[in-house]
Amino acid sequence: MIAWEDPSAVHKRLESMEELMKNFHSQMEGTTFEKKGMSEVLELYKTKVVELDAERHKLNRTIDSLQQDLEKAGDQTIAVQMVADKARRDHEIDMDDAERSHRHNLEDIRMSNEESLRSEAREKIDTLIREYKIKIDDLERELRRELDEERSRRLHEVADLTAQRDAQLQNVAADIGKKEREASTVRDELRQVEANLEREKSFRASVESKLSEASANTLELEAANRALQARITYLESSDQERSQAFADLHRRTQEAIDKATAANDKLRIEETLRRKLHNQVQELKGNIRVFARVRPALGSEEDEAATITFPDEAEESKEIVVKGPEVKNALGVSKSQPHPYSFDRVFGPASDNSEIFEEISQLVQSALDGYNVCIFCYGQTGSGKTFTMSAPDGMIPLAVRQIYETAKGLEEKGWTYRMEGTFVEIYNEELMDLLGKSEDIGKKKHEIRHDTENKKISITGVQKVELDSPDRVQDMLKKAAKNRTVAQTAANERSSRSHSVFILTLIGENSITGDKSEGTLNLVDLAGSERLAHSQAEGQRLLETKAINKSLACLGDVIASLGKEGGHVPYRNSKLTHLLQYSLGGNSKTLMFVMISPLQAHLAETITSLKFAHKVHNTHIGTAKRHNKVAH
Ligand SMILES: Nc1ncnc2c1ncn2[C@@H]1O[C@H](COP(=O)(O)OP(=O)(O)OP(=O)(O)O)[C@@H](O)[C@H]1O
Repeated sequence: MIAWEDPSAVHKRLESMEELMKNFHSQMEGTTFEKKGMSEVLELYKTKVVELDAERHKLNRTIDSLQQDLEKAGDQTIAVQMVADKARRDHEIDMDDAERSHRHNLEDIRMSNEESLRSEAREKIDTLIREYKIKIDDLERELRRELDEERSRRLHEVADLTAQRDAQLQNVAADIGKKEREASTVRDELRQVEANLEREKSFRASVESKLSEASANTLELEAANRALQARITYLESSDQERSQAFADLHRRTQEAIDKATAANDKLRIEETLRRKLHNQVQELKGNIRVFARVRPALGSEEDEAATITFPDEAEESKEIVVKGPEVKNALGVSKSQPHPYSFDRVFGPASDNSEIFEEISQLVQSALDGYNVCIFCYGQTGSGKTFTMSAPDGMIPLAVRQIYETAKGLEEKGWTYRMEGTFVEIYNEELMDLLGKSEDIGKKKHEIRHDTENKKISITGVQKVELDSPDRVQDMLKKAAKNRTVAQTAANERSSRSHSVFILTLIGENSITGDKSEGTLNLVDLAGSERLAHSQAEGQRLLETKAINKSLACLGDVIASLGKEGGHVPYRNSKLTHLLQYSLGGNSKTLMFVMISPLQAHLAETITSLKFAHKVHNTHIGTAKRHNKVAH
């Protein structure tokens, strides 16, 4: 069954459909209009295409005609090129023909000229030969004349020179005669000095015998005095009858006392005289002395021995000759130069320490008498410095023993001595106390102080050892050796790379005369004197070697300056010379040992050491002054 819709809804739907139809119509009208416009544009484009087609046909025709023109022009170019090639070939053929005919012409001309030139040259050469022959003859004549002149001039000169040489020879002979006379005068003077020395020695011996006689007298008088005192006591306890005898004895006692006082005075004067004479003898020997000592080859040493001789060994023992290294001369022959040196004394390998001490004991006596004394050991490593200084029979123990014994002997003449020892090491320009605590080695700093008024040095913070018996010396040396070992562990082989200085201060006082004296004995074991070039040192070793060389050079400079009167003495340039300032020079006595190794391998160092020592030996140092506090 059909359901009928609401008529108002149908009406509404119809209205909307009408509306839609209207819209559709208006759209259709717009589209028709657009289509018309588009058709017009299309028509316009079609006409344009027809026009362009006509234009293209026209252009194609133009291109065809141009193509034809181009082909024609190409044909013409080829024709022209062919004509040009032919012309060039023809020209080349013409050029070849011309050149060939020119060459033929030239050949003809040269052939005709050559003959005439040759004959012309031959003539010229002949003329030149004739001219030169004339010139050569002239020159020959001239040269012969000049040669004759020169020969006669030279003959004159030779005659003159011969005359001059004869005159000079005469002068030299006269000089030699003069020098020989001077030498014999010097020899006479030397003999005189030796005679004086002998006289002084015998005088000293007589003074010493008088001294012992006087001390015996004193003892005798003292004994008599004591006997008399006992007698007085006895007499005093007796009755009046003995009073006369008592007065008598009293007088005689007084006389004995007077005699004892006179003997003591005499004793004092003679002791003063002995000291004066002893010093004069030392001065006559020179205030700086140099001894050379050659050590023996050791059992462990297998190296070749150097040739070292002692020409005057049997008499004075002052000379040493070392055979230098072999040097090839211009002819290739090897030769070696002898190097002779002379010193105050030379000790060969057979000498022992006690023999050496005999020579220096006089200087040790001078230190007791109030002088400053310095004894050095110089030489390369292993040459025997420490053996000479510090061995049980070395200079240090023997010196202290002698001082101790002499001081004991002087006690009866009123002298009492105090001995103080200081032992320091100088390593790389730093001071170490060898008698201090081991743990302080290398840590504690020490300074050198100078008392310019009393001419004394002191070192801050060092241990001083009272040497009241000879045995204390061995203890002290042991301690120093131990401390050196401690230091050595820190810097390998250090003992040979440092200087050791043993300073013995001797303070004396005379209870009879009131005299006081203060002398210093410095015993110095110098560091090895190896040369820088030979040591092949590097790093720390190089620094050490430089420091050693510098301080040894400073020592040489100080000694050289002391030899020149009045000049500046550079003590401050090294710790060693600064420390020894008051023991080197005018107011002191110096002895240097130059130690020599006997081995050929050490020859270069040996010669360097001997040269250094020889320079020192040639230095004259001024008169020594005694450090006494009371003038005589
Ligand atoms: N006169 C001598 N007689 C016997 N042996 C010696 C003599 N001189 C040195 N010697 C020995 O030679 C060796 C080297 O000597 P020493 O140590 O004294 O030399 P040095 O010059 O002090 O060396 P360094 O510079 O290294 O300290 C040591 O074994 C020592 O005992």
